[in-house]
Amino acid sequence: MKTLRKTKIPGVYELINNQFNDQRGSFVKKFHENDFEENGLQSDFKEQYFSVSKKGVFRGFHFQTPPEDHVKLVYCVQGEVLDIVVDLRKSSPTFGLYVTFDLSAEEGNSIYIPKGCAHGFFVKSEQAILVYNVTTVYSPIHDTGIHWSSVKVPELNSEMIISERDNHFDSLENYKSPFN
Ligand SMILES: Cc1cn([C@H]2C[C@H](O)[C@@H](COP(=O)(O)OP(=O)(O)O[C@H]3O[C@@H](C)C(=O)[C@@H](O)[C@H]3O)O2)c(=O)[nH]c1=O
Repeated sequence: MKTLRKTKIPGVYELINNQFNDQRGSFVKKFHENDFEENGLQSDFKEQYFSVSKKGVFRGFHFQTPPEDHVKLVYCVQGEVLDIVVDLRKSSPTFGLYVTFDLSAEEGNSIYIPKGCAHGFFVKSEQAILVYNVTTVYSPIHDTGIHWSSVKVPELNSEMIISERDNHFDSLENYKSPFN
């Protein structure tokens, strides 16, 4: 990892990776266990998955509740998204606040999201592929979210392509956060 950038939300980091370009294309390493441990980041990932989304899609804001809550490492291997993390930890100085990132394959950056934060993204390119690494496996009964419109991100609007489930989440104000 080249740089670990702090954000205004404690525990949320933007990771900048070395990217090697040559006549064939490029090479980027996204995870190195010792590097994560030396920087105090959790590295015990249990599952990895990716999604492919069209321009104008919004997915989120998602998280898993305790005891199946997890750390998430997210990066884009095709296209460009506006990535958003919302702090749901009641005792955090940034409870209820969000941070945004331009996450792209070209930039080669990654976002480290601690337990207790919700995650979502809006697709800006024709197509975007997002890869996730998580420290607990998928648990449908703990997998939930908050409604996109309750997090006042100016770039989000009702024209977005969004799932039925995402459109029926509680608002941030009404959601009783289980995170401390
Ligand atoms: C997340 C997940 C979904 N699924 C299933 C459930 C459903 O039928 C289908 C699509 O699920 P979703 O609509 O939740 O997919 P998606 O909206 O892409 O969910 C993702 O959103 C972003 C914002 C995140 O942060 C991710 O952690 C994840 O929650 O895949 C799994 O089988 N395993 C999984 O780990």
